Amino acid sequence: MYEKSISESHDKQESDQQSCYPLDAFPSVKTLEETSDFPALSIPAKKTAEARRLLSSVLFYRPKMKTVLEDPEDSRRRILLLQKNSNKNVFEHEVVQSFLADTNNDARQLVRTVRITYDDLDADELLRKILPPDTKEIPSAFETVGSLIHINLREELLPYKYWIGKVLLDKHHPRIKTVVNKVGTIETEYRTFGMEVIAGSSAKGWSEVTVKEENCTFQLDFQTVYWNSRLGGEHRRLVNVIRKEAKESQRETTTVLDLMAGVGPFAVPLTARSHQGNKSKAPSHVSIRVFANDLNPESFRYLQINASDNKCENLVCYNTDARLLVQEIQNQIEQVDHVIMNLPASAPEFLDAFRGWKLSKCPVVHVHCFCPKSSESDDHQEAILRCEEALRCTIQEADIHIVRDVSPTKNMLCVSFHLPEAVRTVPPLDLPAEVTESANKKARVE
Ligand SMILES: C[S@@+](CC[C@H](N)C(=O)[O-])C[C@H]1O[C@@H](n2cnc3c(N)ncnc32)[C@H](O)[C@@H]1O
Repeated sequence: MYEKSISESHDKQESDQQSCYPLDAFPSVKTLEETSDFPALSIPAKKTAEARRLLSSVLFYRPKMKTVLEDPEDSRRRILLLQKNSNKNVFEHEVVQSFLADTNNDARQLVRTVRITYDDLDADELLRKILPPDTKEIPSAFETVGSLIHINLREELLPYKYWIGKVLLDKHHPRIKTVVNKVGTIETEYRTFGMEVIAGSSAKGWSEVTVKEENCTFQLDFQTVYWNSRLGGEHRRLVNVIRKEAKESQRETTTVLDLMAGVGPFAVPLTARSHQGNKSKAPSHVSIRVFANDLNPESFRYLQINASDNKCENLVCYNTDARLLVQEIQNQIEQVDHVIMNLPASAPEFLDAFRGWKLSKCPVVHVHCFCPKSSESDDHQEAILRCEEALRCTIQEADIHIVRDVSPTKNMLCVSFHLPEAVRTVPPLDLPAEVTESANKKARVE
């Protein structure tokens, strides 16, 4: 019956690429069950613990399923299920042979039929059963954002999107409440993207989630602001680089400018009260203040909420254009020690705002950008050249950190360097009127 429904489905797919198989056509859970014969040993019940220990390398194991069963023929005995290996008879395995010899033939070899139900199968196994047999990549890899699973289905799998959503939701419930699929390829200025709910709750507020990172909690709306759980390692790394430098510098206060701060994954941990007293990370005498900015009004709103929820001290939030803030901040404060620019598609070009830098100290700038893998052999010169072109001067020395492998041809990098002194003499950028006139809201979080 299942075979039939799947082959009918494939015919249907050919006739109408746009159609999706509805949930009520999902194969019945009975058809997805497996019944399989497993090698097993019947042993005296009192030897169970010892047998489990000695045979651990060959025992059948599947989460939620029992490895040791009652023996229906003798209540004083137990049945131990063993791994099924089509190439090798497990009874001939040396640990089984040695166990059999030690028990003076008190253990009996047998075969036990086991039913593996929908509940026992994992998402990958179920997807292999419901998707066409020639599916190249089973979509069991996904990203989670709080209570959401986010996937990016390839075109040929779109007809099965509700089925895939159901499996992922069933297997990750109750932690996961909604499964979304990315729609379209266009990313906005605020780095958000279209998405559709393919399983679970789509009630009002479904995309408002809470995520944890670096002992801080972040509230965000995944539909209106940028968040990428894969950047957790980079957030931690750079926060620690800045904390370490702040500690070693012996400065009373270290000032950080986070120009494209999103909802605060760098700015919040750097200033959260919970981190200020944490001796292993930032001893209390190290004071860090952050000026964090994002152009997206929604990111700005969540940045303030997160600053308040995490009891951030010395965090000032802005909602303006990054270039404008670079120019204006020089009239507001005396020193900047670090600048974070995480907008990988275009952050290097934003360095033009530093031309004519006026403050007494030149900060360390951490610029995130994409770079072709082909540029790895010349030490990522392409990324450095982009920074130099925007600054209109040479960078003496840069540290390159590969953040992640974005695609077969592209890496995401963090290029860190001291803003060159020579940039002071480069004529400053004239910002277009629409940028300077843009709303420049500012809120201080006490
Ligand atoms: C890739 S996200 C990074 C956010 C955050 N730093 C993180 O690691 O999650 C880039 C952010 O830059 C913001 N952005 C885009 N253009 C901007 C501009 N001209 N000025 C300031 N922020 C901008 C977007 O709204 C987005 O939140």
